[in-house]
Amino acid sequence: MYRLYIRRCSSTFFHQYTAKNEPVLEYRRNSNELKQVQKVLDEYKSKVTRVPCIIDGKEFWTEDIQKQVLPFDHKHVLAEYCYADKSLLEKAIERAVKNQPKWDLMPIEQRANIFLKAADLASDLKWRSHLVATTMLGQGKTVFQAEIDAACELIDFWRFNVQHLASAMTYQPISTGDSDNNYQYRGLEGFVAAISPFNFTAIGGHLASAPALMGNTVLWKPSDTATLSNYIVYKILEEAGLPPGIIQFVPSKGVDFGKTITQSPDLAAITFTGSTTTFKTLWKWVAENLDNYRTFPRLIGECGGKNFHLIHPSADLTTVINGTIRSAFEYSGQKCSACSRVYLPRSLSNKFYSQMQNIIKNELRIDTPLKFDTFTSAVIDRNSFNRIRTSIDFARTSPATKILVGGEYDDSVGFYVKPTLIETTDPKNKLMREEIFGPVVTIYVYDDQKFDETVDLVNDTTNYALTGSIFCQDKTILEKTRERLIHTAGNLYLNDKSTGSVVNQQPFGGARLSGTNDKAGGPHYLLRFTSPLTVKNMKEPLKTFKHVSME
Ligand SMILES: NC(=O)c1ccc[n+]([C@@H]2O[C@H](COP(=O)([O-])OP(=O)(O)OC[C@H]3O[C@@H](n4cnc5c(N)ncnc54)[C@H](O)[C@@H]3O)[C@@H](O)[C@H]2O)c1
Ligand SMILES: N[C@@H](CCC=O)C(=O)O
Repeated sequence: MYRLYIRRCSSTFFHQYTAKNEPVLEYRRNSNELKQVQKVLDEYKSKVTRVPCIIDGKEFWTEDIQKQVLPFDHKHVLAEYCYADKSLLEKAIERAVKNQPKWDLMPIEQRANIFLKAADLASDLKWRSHLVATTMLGQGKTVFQAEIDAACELIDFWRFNVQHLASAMTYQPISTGDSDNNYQYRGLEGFVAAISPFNFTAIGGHLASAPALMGNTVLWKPSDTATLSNYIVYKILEEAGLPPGIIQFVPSKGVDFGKTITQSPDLAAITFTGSTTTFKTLWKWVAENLDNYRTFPRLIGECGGKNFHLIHPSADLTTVINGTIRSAFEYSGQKCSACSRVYLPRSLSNKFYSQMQNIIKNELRIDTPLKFDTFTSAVIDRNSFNRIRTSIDFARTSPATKILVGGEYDDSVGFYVKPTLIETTDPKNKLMREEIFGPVVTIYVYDDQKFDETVDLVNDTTNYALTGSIFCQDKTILEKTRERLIHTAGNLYLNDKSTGSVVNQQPFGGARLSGTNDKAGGPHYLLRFTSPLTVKNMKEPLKTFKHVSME
């Protein structure tokens, strides 16, 4: 182990490091991974875990105690945590700013090694089962959804970021006979605020750790409803050797955190993933404080979507049906990339409707994720449940919309919403424009000969541009449509569903109001968290001020 560590810290190992995507475990009956997860699930279910704020490696508690419950059984308290108040947040900022220069001076190879070690720890069943179990319980994911998120995607982020950094460092400017020129990646002066959403444990871990890898210190505000799984991520980083005070783990009320960080002169960057509305609020608060900063804070935001499936009459219907079921309803439509508007040619509509209705009514088990044949479970919390319910009620009463299947909801035990298909006769209906973030899909049926106009509709209907899919077997039309939809998505899929991006296979992020499109998991993301220094070092003394033309 020690020898491996030395090898990893070496410059050669770092510069030649090539990551591989973490294999997805299958959790078949009687498999080791399933037994282990079951054991850990039982442990967490039988207790209330206490999650502190952590600043400089020390635990802090305030009197503002919050509870994280199971979304599928909301009377069951999973964890207790406290909100950091303004003074605790200011302490976290002050310490982070003090810690940054020393951390930035640590050789990059050593910093990278900590994240590679964290990836190895997360890959091992011991920690992996905690990541998966707390994501299942706290965020209501099935075991498969928890595995691809909290284990595989997190591990991939940690490993591929190291590879991307090593590859970025291969660039050096040209040195000449007169001067040696050098290009160096520095962290940002001040601190970085990482604000993460509830729906992906991996995103939380990534938002906090990518800036840290680049020599920054970070205040990490997890989402209330992902506190426990995010705390596990923090514990893994701690065990991997992340020194105290590099990531300050500070659960807090969104508005308190947002106000406090944007009012600090030391704010160097915000890395945010969540709704477009919250990101706009943060951007405005930064603008209000612009005269108070030591630097221009970088604003990195990955936001909402209104993701489309555009189906051409030549599409393979089986692919369309399976892809739409998975994209729209896996994790109850709570992936930012989930399909929520469908453009369907009239010639395919009868078959599409009957097959979708049959699957939704007879084949999708909507239940606790602790039963392993559950397809999807409850939505995350009461706010979300109410928002989705409002959209369904709108569809029920509006003259331009009709519920085809689903539309039932029940919050008596958990926040359950049945997968719902809605048809609209108005392609610009608000259900085709606004993000709902639940298991609700709205369909607009177009006349087959109006495919061209429909492509314009896909482009013009909403300002979101996160993901989208074109299903079409005619290669010429597929290519032409893809060109016409170039700005409608940051991630465009051809004959595939709009979800399921994999780190470094489909670097992820949206355009337009879906975010700043810095592509998490891709080679350029890390560059948002560095302020490079160019050094020119003269080899010879400067003997005269005169240019040769003056002689
Ligand atoms: N584009 C992407 O990569 C991506 C990935 C995941 C989720 N999302 C989007 O995230 C949203 C769902 O996540 P959510 O419900 O957690 O989003 P959200 O905007 O409600 O919350 C995100 C985070 O911001 C915090 N927050 C809320 N108000 C704040 C404020 N005023 N100041 C500072 N922080 C504040 C929340 O507590 C949470 O930690 C959806 O819109 C989804 O599309 C996008
Ligand atoms: N990487 C995810 C999207 C993350 C947003 O929630 C996917 O493509 O399914």
